[in-house]
Amino acid sequence: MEEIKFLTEGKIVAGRWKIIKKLGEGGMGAVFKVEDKRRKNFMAAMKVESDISDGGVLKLEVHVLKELAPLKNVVRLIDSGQRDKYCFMVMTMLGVDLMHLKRLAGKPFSQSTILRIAMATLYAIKQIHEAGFTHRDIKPGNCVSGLVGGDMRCFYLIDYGMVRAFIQTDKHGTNSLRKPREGDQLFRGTPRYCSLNTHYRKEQGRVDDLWSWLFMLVELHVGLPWRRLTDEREILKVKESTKTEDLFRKCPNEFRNLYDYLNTLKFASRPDYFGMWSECFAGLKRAKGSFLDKFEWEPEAPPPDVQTALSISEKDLTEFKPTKRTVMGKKLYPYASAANFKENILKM
Ligand SMILES: Nc1ncnc2c1ncn2[C@@H]1O[C@H](COP(=O)(O)OP(=O)(O)OP(=O)(O)O)[C@@H](O)[C@H]1O
Repeated sequence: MEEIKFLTEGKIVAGRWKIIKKLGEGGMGAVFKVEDKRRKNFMAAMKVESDISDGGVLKLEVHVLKELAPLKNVVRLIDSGQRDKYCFMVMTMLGVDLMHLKRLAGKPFSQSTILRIAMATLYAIKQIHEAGFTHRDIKPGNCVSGLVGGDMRCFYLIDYGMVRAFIQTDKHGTNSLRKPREGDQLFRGTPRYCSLNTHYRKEQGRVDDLWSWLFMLVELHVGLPWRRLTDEREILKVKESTKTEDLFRKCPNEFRNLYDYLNTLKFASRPDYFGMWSECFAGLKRAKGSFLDKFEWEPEAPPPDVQTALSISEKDLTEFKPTKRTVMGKKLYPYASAANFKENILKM
């Protein structure tokens, strides 16, 4: 990756965004905390890509954020543009990713914590699927908490550099599912978290994001058996040979049910997000957990005003419209019925 040296503290981008500090660096550029000169104390995150010779990946990220815009609880695109030497996009400033929160906690996550993380991140994944994209790189480092108040307990997906649309729209505006490409695909994702299908170089669908989600949860809770390996082929060998009961040892029983459910899904299947959410919620109740429990990384339980913001409302649940038959077998929320953005199309 080419280091971005020309953007230093205090520099103004596009006459508006003042660089405060570098937040992180990734494979394709860097992310900075910036301040809006037009709005006092308004901070945002600016992702910059210096390699713009072949169009770059940032263009794709901008496109995805535009498509996500009508949806709730997603990263907002605030500005984007191109300069001589780089492209940039400005988005909602977020907090801390799950890998850092795990380190901050300094002790294992309780069942209450991991099940609430499961529900929050499932929601974030559902939102990108709702917009018609598979993310293809679900991992703790790409699940980031909000910045302030109750939002610090919400999780957002970042890094849309590897997404792929699974929906296509014809000239009459009719949407349909894109056919999975045949033959070997380029590897996209992170070996530790990716599905077996991804190792086998098959086209990834929504189900593959959910496999990464489940592996991520196991890693955060008890650790994956292949966590110390780095070579993709070695990881695959251990992934293939690990017994299910070993993978989920000391995990909530519900994870095993989610595993069995994911095994029934094909590329074209619309996952039963509501059923999976309900499964996690049933686990939270079984573990006598609550949405108000303190997370291990929090110094103390959040104040009552923040707690109110945390409890999931009926309105939130309607986002998880169940399919006709709840495949996970439980209909805990019969009132989840509101029609949703692109919902009908994505049901296929
Ligand atoms: N909206 C945001 N708010 C706060 N921090 C962010 C935001 N977006 C990204 N970051 C920080 O910048 C880092 C790099 O971001 P991102 O993963 O999008 O870049 P990338 O170049 O694609 O990285 P990678 O190669 O690691 O996948 C993140 O790990 C995170 O710490």
